[in-house]
Amino acid sequence: MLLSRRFSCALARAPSILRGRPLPPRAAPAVPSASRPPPRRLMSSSSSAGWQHASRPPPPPPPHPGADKDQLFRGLEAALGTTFSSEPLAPPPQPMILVISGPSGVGKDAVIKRLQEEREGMHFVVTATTRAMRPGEVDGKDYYFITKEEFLTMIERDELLEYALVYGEYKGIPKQQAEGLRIIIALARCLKEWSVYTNLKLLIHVTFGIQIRDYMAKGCDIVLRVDIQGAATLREILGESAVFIFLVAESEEALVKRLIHRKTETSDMLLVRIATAREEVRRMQNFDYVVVNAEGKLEEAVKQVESVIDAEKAKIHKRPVNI
Ligand SMILES: Nc1ncnc2c1ncn2[C@@H]1O[C@H](COP(=O)(O)OP(=O)(O)OP(=O)(O)O)[C@@H](O)[C@H]1O
Repeated sequence: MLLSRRFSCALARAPSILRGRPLPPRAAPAVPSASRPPPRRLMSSSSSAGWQHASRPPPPPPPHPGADKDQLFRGLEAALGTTFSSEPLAPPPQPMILVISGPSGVGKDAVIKRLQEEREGMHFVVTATTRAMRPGEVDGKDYYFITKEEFLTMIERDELLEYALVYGEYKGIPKQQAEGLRIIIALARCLKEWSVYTNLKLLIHVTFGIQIRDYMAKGCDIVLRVDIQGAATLREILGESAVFIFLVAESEEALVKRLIHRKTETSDMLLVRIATAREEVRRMQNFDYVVVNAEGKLEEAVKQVESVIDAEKAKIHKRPVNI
């Protein structure tokens, strides 16, 4: 009732609202072209004849497409008294350190392999392991496959950034991924200099840091693949310098099926891994991101990891890298 009253009031006011406004252009009547008179062109003439018919002058050359935009652009520059810079407004993306971790069998290697294929400009730090090589793996690329004796020697020489005994096999990140470290150790041993020995640990950390920084200076992102224990150690070493991703299956059931399907563990080994995985999932809180690697959806998991990388790179307040 109220609405209809308002509507009729608006209608009543309409003529006075429109009064004084220019009329909208009227559509040409639909006259057949044959019966329509030729168009008349009215021209202002300086002659006393006033308005008269005139022969059509040659049309002006069409303006260069975008000429008016160029003109406007230059006009704006002139008005501001400065030229517009073509320098990028956003700071260049900063290389980052990414730690990918998660329970056994969740798909860390599978995700990293796809990342290696997909994304350029990443340096994958190679982990040393005492476990047997799996089909398709390449020594020195996927892992450094070494014996337990060799691994124990590396521990003794403090040549590992972090290491852990995972399900009876050692895994760790060798610091000597570059020759510089070997030279420092050799030098320290030759000199038999106590102060060098005492500072060796620090030196090794520094050298590893130099290697990482070298790669980062070249614009490479660093990717480290570690188990949950390793991730805890790396958090202590790297703090907020690195981004920590926890890879998880969509459910415990899916994880178990995946491990069974891999056929690389005995049933006893499977039991230990599953029990450990239950504990490990509780440590998710120490990570920055969680990525679900669901059954048959490896590509989605890789995309999510890439999204994390892209989001971190788009951060305005970048992580300070202290390594
Ligand atoms: N999204 C997925 N869907 C189905 N199978 C997958 C998926 N991701 C990985 N897998 C498979 O699951 C198994 C375990 O994956 P992978 O070896 O990469 O796990 P991992 O976390 O590296 O294990 P570990 O820590 O024991 O080395 C492999 O056979 C792999 O091909």
